[in-house]
Amino acid sequence: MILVLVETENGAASEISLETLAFARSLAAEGGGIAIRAAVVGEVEDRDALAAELGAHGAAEVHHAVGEGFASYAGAAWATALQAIRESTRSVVVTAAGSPRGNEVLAHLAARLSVPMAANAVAFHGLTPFVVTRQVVGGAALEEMKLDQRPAVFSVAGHSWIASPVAGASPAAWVEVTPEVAESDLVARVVATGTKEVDHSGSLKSARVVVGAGRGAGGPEGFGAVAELAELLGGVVGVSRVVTSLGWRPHHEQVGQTGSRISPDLYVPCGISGAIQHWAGCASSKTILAINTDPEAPMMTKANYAVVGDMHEVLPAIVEELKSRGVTG
Ligand SMILES: Cc1cc2nc3c(=O)[nH]c(=O)nc-3n(C[C@H](O)[C@H](O)[C@H](O)COP(=O)(O)OP(=O)(O)OC[C@H]3O[C@@H](n4cnc5c(N)ncnc54)[C@H](O)[C@@H]3O)c2cc1C
Repeated sequence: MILVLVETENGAASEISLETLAFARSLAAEGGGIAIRAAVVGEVEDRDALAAELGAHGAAEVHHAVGEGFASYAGAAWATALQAIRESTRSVVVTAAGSPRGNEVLAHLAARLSVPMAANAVAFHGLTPFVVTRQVVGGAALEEMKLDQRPAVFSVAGHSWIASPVAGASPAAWVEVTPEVAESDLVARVVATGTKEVDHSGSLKSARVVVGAGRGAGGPEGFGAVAELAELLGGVVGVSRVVTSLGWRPHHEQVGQTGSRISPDLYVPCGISGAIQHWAGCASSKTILAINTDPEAPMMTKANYAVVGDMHEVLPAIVEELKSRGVTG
């Protein structure tokens, strides 16, 4: 049995939890059709809708932990719930999205079971031995990790798999469980939530398209076509540290070692040299299309596609071409 911890957002499963179910389905198929169970902790707004959604993404059952101990998020309490569900389902694999919560809960679980935990897996290779490839150094490097104890505990890096529902699948069966939560599990818990200061970098970290610009933009007025292309492609703007240090753009748009780590489907760095500190934040991009006047810039040599040219000419041309093809954003 494969157990997937599912996080919810506004009543529905989070996108990265559905991506984790896609990873689990591939693993289940490799094992000859191992059954998948989903674990959900705390309040659920619409049980039927969630059961249908998780059924479509491969879960045969949803085990829902309810009780006072789950009124607000507490990593240790969620681990208690996951441990109880794992025991009742006799799961040999326990996984979750590589989100802050997913990684925290799995780390608690692995420590309690005295098994290793692999954070941010992007692939697996065979079942015996069971080896996962995972992102390390903030996504700048990959390492292989053998998980030869059971349960195998690992999280799945965001956007490394594509969530794909199966048409006509049955809703998952709903199983309610009431695990006991110790006081000690609630010592570190969420006691209040608010929107006093919004973390704008969230959209950059999860964006599927990022159009980036560096010193080559030439100044704060050099971002018009950058922002326009980002909007047309349904993406966001990301910048180098030079840009934020010079005050051309806000810090929450910075990509890199001291900014956000991104893993979009498409990254378009324009006038960015590709210094190692910037690369550390964008190396997980699936496709990179670099635009730079210098063909030898590190970003140009590492990119999948490179356009040698002035970004102030190339970007407006791309924008015009997209508009002429009816792309409106
Ligand atoms: C501890 C530490 C942490 C750091 N953290 C980060 C970080 O998080 N993120 C980050 O980005 N950097 C970071 N840096 C800075 C990093 O080392 C580089 O200095 C920075 O990334 C360079 O920014 P850039 O590519 O915009 O500028 P440059 O290196 O100056 O490159 C500008 C590029 O634009 C090209 N260009 C110029 N004009 C045009 C034009 N008209 N059209 C097209 N191309 C043009 C040039 O050929 C060049 O390749 C960090 C540095 C340190 C020491």
